[in-house]
Amino acid sequence: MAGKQVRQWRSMCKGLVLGTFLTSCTILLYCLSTPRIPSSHPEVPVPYSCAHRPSQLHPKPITNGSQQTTGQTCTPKVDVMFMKTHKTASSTFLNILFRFGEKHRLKFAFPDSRNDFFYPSLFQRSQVKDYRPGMCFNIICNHMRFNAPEVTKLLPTDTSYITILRDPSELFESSFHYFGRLAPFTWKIPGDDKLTEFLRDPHYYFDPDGFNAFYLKNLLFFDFGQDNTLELDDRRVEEGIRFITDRFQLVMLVEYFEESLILLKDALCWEMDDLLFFKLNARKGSTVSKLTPELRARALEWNAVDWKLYQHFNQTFWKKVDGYGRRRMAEDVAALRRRNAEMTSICIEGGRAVEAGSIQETDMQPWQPIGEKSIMGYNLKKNVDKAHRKLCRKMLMPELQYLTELGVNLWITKLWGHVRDIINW
Ligand SMILES: Nc1ncnc2c1ncn2[C@@H]1O[C@H](COP(=O)(O)OS(=O)(=O)O)[C@@H](OP(=O)(O)O)[C@H]1O
Repeated sequence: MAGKQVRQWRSMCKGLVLGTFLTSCTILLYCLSTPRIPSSHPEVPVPYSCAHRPSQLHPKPITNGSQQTTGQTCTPKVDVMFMKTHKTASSTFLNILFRFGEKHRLKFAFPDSRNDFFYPSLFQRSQVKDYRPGMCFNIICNHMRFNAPEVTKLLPTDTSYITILRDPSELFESSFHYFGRLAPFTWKIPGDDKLTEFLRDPHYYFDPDGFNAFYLKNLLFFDFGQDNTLELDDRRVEEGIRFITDRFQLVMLVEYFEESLILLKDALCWEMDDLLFFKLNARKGSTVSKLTPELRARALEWNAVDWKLYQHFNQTFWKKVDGYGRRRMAEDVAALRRRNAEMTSICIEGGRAVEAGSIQETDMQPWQPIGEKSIMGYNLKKNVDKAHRKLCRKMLMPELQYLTELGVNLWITKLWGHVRDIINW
């Protein structure tokens, strides 16, 4: 009996030592690979646009509220800055951008060695893969902490700035599930329902200086490069919102994802087929905490700055929809849903997302949060006709695999994945 216990202890210690060693190695490599940021890059003007073959961007007729052509034309906009906020359907939108970029052979400003721009540090253009001053990029869309002066120096002046927001209570719930374990101060929260316990007394559990604390308070405001710990009446909150209003032409809303895409199509002169999507990065139902009205109110109070930000852009969103025409919007959303439903029946085995354990191809396995297998993915239908095979595959492909296909070397992300596999985390 004693011998068995000693063996158990020994194997636990071995696991711990190995885990600590591998994690330290990964963290060290992570730090070593952070690009050295030169104090100043020479200012070379960014070319107007670097669309691969602008002559191939055919003008398309503009339609009005009654779907009649107005006699005018527009040319698709290909220069896009997408501020990829966290837990906001941003991976679904990224997939749309990847396909659009491939279709027009556009140049992406990608990160190097991992799938974000060294988040949560502020974006620096030197973090862009193969960056040289004066280089020309069309699209930047990976996770970053927004830093306007650096982004502006990277992209053409008439780039369209797009982003997406989500109801902060839902976002907080999603972020708590996905990133909670990465913030050590959550480890001390007792009980099984840690979210409810945290929201019972967030000030007690939250440590503003704690590692990864930003994931659990006003994450949207933080992603935009702002201070997420401000009090609601701090003038910097208003200033931050004004700054985002001035910088971003379109602020989409997760709750009205299709409507957002139609506004995008209108603003950027894209085609309906550019908007096709399948919902990516969704959790299985059993891991989603249903927020009672009381918990929702607490989550909004805790994320009051994000709530103010969201309410502001909810208002401007509906003004844009009014400008577009409510009826016209309803018709276009219905048309997009029809096309997506067609694609679902063409591409997806069983017509729906499945849990990680039921995904057959490794290429279709999404990245999972620590200690969980909660993110769902898809199986590609076996007999997709040749005309749709490529498109289906790309529409279903998770972010990391698609990035690899687009030529991004994700060695740090992959190494971290291997370490997690070994220590079974
Ligand atoms: N089309 C569409 N409509 C509504 N909601 C959607 C859509 N696509 C993705 N999702 C939900 O977005 C959450 C994942 O967001 P992200 O892809 O931005 O996550 S990440 O930050 O890149 O990890 C994740 O939310 P949770 O399931 O609540 O975690 C997804 O379910």
